[in-house]
Amino acid sequence: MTILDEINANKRREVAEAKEKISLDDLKKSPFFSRRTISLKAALHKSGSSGIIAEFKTKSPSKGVINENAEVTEVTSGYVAAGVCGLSVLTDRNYFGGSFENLAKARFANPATPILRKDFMLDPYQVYEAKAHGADLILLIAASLSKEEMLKLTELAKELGLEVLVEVHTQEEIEKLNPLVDLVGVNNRNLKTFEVDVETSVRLGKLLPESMVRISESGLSSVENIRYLRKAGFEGFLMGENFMKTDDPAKACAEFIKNL
Ligand SMILES: O=P(O)(O)OC[C@@H](O)[C@@H](O)c1c[nH]c2ccccc12
Repeated sequence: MTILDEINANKRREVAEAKEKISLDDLKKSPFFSRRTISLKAALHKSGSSGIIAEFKTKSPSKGVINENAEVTEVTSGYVAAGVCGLSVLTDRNYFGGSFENLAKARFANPATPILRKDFMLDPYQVYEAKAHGADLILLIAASLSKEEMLKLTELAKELGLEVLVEVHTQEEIEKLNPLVDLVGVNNRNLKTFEVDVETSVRLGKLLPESMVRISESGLSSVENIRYLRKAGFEGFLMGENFMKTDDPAKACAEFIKNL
């Protein structure tokens, strides 16, 4: 059993419990549910955009505790002041130390910035949850879903006004994409072995449909990484640990963007 299998099994249990506690109708009553969402795709296409999507992540299975003291409102609003195009907020608690509270806090603090609900999405209920807690887009991990499941979740997300970022790590996973998908993220980290290789983006980037916005995810730590990936056709760069591991993630992000 890989870590991804373990996380997904745990997620299925969590979702079953959540459904017992909060009905779909209750989720739809959230004030966020009628909110107009903000497009990450449009933010990335704006002229002069930094392309940086900064993540709030306090721990991970690959790195353990990354930052115990970071406060979500302070860090995410600092990221936005630094010039990021979008935010990614982990909502998985067990493995990544995330929460819906964090997502909602990031939402309140940053009303004009697209926010990704970063979690392991397996069930349509979670798409409603994302909308109800203030997200603008969701992540679908191709390794965890069949092509049919991915299409169903994508259709639902689009119906709710959410954008969809599909994460791929292998050539076979690219086959699971469908034309409704807005953005494709190539994860440089193998979620099964935790190995990181930026060349994964370059290699798979060449095989992605032209219509989809390309994002390179994970293990990015230098301005050279970003320049190199831009040349390879990437417009978005999802960065977590490089900022979160410092005492002042927002400051680290501001310095990084200044040097781009
Ligand atoms: O902290 P990093 O190496 O900059 O990576 C950020 C992001 O790409 C990573 O957290 C991530 C990519 N795909 C995921 C899926 C689930 C949880 C987390 C992730």
